Amino acid sequence: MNSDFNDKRRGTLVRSFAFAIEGIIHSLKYERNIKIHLAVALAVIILGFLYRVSSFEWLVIILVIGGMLSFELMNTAVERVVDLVTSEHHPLAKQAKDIAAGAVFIYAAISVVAGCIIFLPKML
Ligand SMILES: Nc1ncnc2c1ncn2[C@@H]1O[C@H](COP(=O)(O)OP(=O)(O)OP(=O)(O)O)[C@@H](O)[C@H]1O
Repeated sequence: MNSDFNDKRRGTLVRSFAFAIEGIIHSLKYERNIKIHLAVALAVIILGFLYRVSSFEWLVIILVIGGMLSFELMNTAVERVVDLVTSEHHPLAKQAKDIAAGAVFIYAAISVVAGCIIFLPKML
């Protein structure tokens, strides 16, 4: 009985992961911005190896890349929900999309600053 319950829970957990991966794959297929973020992330990782960044710097790079991709996915989710709710031009729809885009923009700006702090001294 207990193992039945555990199997069920494990099933739903695996399904949740599968749905999450489905969402990531969908965004990768249809969202230009996430492809750009991924390309930049790849370039930063290559630079990290080239400049032999420290463990702490890798930690910052990983957090920044993960955060950036997560923000972009949340932004896409907000866009989808807004488009689902209305196809009409509505000030609240604009606010929701623009605020979500603002969140991405802030994190992107912080990522650039973090990248400069890590890489500029090594490059100059
Ligand atoms: N239903 C709507 N009502 C009012 N404004 C909207 C609506 N849909 C989009 N907008 C606004 O129109 C502009 C362009 O939105 P759009 O949905 O094309 O996304 P975007 O900003 O080009 O982002 P992305 O390139 O990531 O898709 C944004 O300012 C957005 O807030």
